[in-house]
Amino acid sequence: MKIGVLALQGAFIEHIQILRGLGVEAVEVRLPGDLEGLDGLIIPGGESTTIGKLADTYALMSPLRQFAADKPVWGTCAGMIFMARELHSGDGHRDQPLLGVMDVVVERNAFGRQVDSFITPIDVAPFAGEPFPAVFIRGPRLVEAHGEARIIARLADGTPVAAQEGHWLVTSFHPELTGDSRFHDYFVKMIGE
Ligand SMILES: NC(=O)CC[C@H](N)C(=O)O
Repeated sequence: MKIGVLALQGAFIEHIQILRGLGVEAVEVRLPGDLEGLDGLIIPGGESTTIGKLADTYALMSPLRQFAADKPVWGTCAGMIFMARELHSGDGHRDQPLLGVMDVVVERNAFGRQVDSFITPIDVAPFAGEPFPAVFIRGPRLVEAHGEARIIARLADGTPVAAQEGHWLVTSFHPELTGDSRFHDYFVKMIGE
């Protein structure tokens, strides 16, 4: 199995390290040709406006959409924004490039600024009862999930923070910044299915 991590900007190295720690081959993706032969793709956290602009510049938008049509893709934080069909933004910026594959509406920067970053244990449906340490850094909130998209994790106050739609996964938070590899394991299993 070979998993790519979109390496235009943001926390891609951390994802690669966790995947390699799990014994999975992991490579950086910067150009359309890098998608060849991959079984899945992670779109990391960072700055979704920058990731979108660079994806446009490197002619990656259409190859990424084609890849996502039949291969598993997981977006963390900025990656979740990039994968969403619709975006709400407190600062009025809505015209950034989005892949727009997953049937969710997200709101950028829904948990405050960088200084408001926090870590909190959350319940994740597929992890049956064992809380996951979720790291939030200017993360987005899931506003709505439509069609086949279902919420798989919520904060204690009920705010939805992770969703799955078939072979697509999105998380508002950063599993690659914890020592807990259960989300990466879960994505590897999604690819195997
Ligand atoms: N940690 C992150 O990925 C932050 C996401 C960033 N606030 C954005 O809007 O893209």
